[in-house]
Amino acid sequence: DLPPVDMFVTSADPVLEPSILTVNTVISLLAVDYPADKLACYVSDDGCSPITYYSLVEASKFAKIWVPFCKKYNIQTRAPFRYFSSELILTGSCNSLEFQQEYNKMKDGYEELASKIKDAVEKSMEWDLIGDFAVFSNMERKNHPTIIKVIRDQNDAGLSEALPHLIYVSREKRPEHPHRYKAGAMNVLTRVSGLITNAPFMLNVDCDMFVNNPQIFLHAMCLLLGSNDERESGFVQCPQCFYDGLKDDPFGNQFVVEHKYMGNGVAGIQGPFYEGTGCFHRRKVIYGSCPDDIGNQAKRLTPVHGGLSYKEQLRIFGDSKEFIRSAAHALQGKENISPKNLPTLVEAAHQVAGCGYEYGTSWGIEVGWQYGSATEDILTGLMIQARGWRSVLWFLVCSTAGRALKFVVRGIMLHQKPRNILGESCQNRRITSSFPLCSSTARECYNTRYTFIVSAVDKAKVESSSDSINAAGKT
Ligand SMILES: O=c1ccn([C@@H]2O[C@H](COP(=O)(O)OP(=O)(O)O[C@H]3O[C@H](CO)[C@@H](O)[C@H](O)[C@H]3O)[C@@H](O)[C@H]2O)c(=O)[nH]1
Ligand SMILES: [Mn+2]
Repeated sequence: DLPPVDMFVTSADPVLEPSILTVNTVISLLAVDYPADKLACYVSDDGCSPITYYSLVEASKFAKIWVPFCKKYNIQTRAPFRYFSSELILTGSCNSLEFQQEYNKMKDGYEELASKIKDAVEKSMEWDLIGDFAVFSNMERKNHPTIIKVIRDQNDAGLSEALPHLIYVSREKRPEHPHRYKAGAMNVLTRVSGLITNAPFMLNVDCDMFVNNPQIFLHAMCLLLGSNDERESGFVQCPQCFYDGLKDDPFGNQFVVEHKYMGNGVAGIQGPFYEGTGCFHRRKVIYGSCPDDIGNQAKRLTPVHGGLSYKEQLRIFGDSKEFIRSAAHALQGKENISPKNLPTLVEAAHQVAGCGYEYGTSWGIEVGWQYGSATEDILTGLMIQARGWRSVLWFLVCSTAGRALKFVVRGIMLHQKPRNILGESCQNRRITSSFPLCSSTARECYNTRYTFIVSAVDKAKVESSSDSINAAGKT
């Protein structure tokens, strides 16, 4: 019996991150090979944009035909814009008249979706905010109350059109309150989903990424559940990779050094870094728990351990009785996915998405995604590893037959600059050594790994210079 998974898509700007990309990300997640009644997709919109909301409503309609099509014909690329960008190859079950008719229907459906979104974007100045969209009228992006909208409630769906829950969340923003960028958005999604579906596992995907392997959730569950000791897999990180790159990747956009040298090496020192997008987390780990067998040591590493008083729970997790109850459930590793009374839960979710909710609590400091750095992922990952968890890199993982499996999440190379691993690591090191919230154990953990990276990068440099010498010799 597969466990529930809550999926988080973060978006912040409908112009820099066009809605058509965000809906492709969401559609690829709704269509994964996993029981739909075990999945819920939460989309965070820091742009507070009616266009993003509208695009998701329309995408959810398209998903009703797209998801069954993908599953029936075992389509591998489930982000429609990528699927339709390559030529149709008619083989196997796809070589029938029936398939071709359905394919054409899907193509028309996707084109209609794309043109509706395009029209909405172009007409955005005279957007008529009535009915379902009325909540967006007079909203300022940086000054507005929380908006939560259930686009699709799994409980309403007939079996034949089983699709995951789809929930839109634009957290409260006020100019006088820091919003903490992605880390703040992730903490809100964690609490909102905790109240509504409370799945024991959570996946985050940036809004410009898509799942390119529909089996990834099954793979992740093998890694998360497959060992007798769950401390072996505190989280499972899939590396990013980019399509349509330049030949031979001259700017290093495919992160070959990071993954081949650093990734595989650091995997031997407690596992890979947490890199943000494409990572499966355990909810209870994000809530601050240590591995079970760590015993009394846990009290030194985290405020979250068995036997917390109610008062302590309120101090750590904030003043929502409903959330405290759901967090206790999650910390005991219990499952939950079928929300009983969605409207009441959504009501409670408004409180935990408020911008004043975290004051005086441990969010961003000892639990949840860590604040204080632009790279919240590194700090959050170190905190988890400092508490004794290992992590798993899901990259070229060898099956028992020794075959290499494929990457998982691909991104669009829109705003990515060429990166320098060592430079980035130095930046991370500076952040961890000066960052007051980073525990000394996390710092030690980082230093060991940093030393490794420096030597790995040196090795990669030597190899690549000898490669170019070889290449030069041949030409
Ligand atoms: O106020 C904000 C700012 C950003 N985001 C979202 O956060 C994600 C990442 O932000 P982006 O500006 O795209 O940063 P990148 O450098 O591309 O992201 C990489 O680096 C981040 C920080 O290290 C990781 O969290 C990401 O997963 C990883 O892809 C995107 O989905 C954004 O929409 C928000 O939700 N709210
Ligand atoms: Mn990005």
